Amino acid sequence: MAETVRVGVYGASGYTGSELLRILLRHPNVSISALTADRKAGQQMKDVFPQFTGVDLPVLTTITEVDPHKLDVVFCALPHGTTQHVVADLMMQRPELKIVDLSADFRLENPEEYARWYGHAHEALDQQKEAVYGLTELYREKIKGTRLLANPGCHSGTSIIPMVPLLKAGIVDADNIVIDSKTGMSGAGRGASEGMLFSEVAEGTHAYGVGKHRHTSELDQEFSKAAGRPVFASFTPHLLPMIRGIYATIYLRTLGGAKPEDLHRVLADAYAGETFIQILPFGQVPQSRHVKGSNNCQLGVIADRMDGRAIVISTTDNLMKGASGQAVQNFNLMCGFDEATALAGPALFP
Ligand SMILES: NC(=O)C1=CN([C@@H]2O[C@H](COP(=O)(O)OP(=O)(O)OC[C@H]3O[C@@H](n4cnc5c(N)ncnc54)[C@H](OP(=O)(O)O)[C@@H]3O)[C@@H](O)[C@H]2O)C=CC1
Ligand SMILES: CC(=O)N[C@@H](CCC(=O)OP(=O)(O)O)C(=O)O
Repeated sequence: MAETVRVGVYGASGYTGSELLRILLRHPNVSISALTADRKAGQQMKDVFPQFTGVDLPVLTTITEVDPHKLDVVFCALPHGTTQHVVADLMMQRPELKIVDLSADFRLENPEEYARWYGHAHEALDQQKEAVYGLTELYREKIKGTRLLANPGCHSGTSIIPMVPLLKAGIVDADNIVIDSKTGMSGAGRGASEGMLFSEVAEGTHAYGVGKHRHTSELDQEFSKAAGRPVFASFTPHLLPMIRGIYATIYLRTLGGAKPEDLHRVLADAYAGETFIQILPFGQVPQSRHVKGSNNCQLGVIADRMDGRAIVISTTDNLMKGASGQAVQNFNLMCGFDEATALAGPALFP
């Protein structure tokens, strides 16, 4: 691909869209050529997000005002449901375009599963068939060749990273996986809602989507592929009064006399040489604040009190490895750039 890639960010007035922009402004091969919004169309980015004051950017427009022939790549940071129509139109209008989609619309390979979890039939089935699930460390080669990339969900990606190597190694009991996943509030996006008011979220915590959160479907898909048979983990997300971060505590039973140290070894081997997956020394407990603002996923393996049990903890920043950072990592591969371009570096801490 050309040295400079013309990029459109659809949904730039949202949280993942603005995070994409923050990253892409550091990218030496990107020219920001279009930014879209819905209610905020017509406004300047600096008026929607003052952190972009002093940065020369295109005005926010509606999607229909953008000429896709003037773009090489589109990042779609739009709501589920809306996205599949936008993507289908784009791919018909301009087949050469590469699309990185941050929504859930193209993540599930089986359209029946999509209909079951999302409550309506998929309406872009042809495009769905060619989408590649974008967990970079697992699907690097497929990602390089795709023109439609389905970026994983933030809860799902954070648990898939540790669980896939463990399931492939056959070292944990696939029928006894319990995932307690916590998230910060930015995961819900910028649209105002009663449940996201400070007075409804501060000084407390609660589970949500209990027994039915739609990220369970992504876990089913990827865990089953790794294990080579159907796997149905227990997964419960919780909302914490923090802005960024996913923190998944995963309770496991080991198989064949494996010790927690063996799980640590499997993960260290699987992710040796990876820039963004960091395995902490055995027994060390990760903290979400140590990945905040970075594209890193930190993993910890801790012994439980009883033989045959282990606890794995995985943490990411939902807007980075959980969304926009992961999206740019995939974009880099799709365009032939170094995978870590504009992404490498430690967290913002303290
Ligand atoms: N937040 C997160 O941590 C993560 C989010 N995602 C996914 O990424 C996508 C974007 O999420 P997020 O940035 O949080 O969402 P936001 O609600 O913050 O932003 C949504 C964006 O889409 C635009 N938009 C809304 N409705 C329409 C429409 N009908 N037509 C065109 N544009 C529209 C909004 O424009 P306007 O503001 O002008 O109304 C805004 O730019 C979602 O699919 C989400 O599920 C994935 C992983 C993590
Ligand atoms: C706090 C909060 O509401 N978080 C969102 C997760 C957002 C995300 O990762 O992804 P997708 O919406 O793209 O699947 C949720 O649980 O639905």
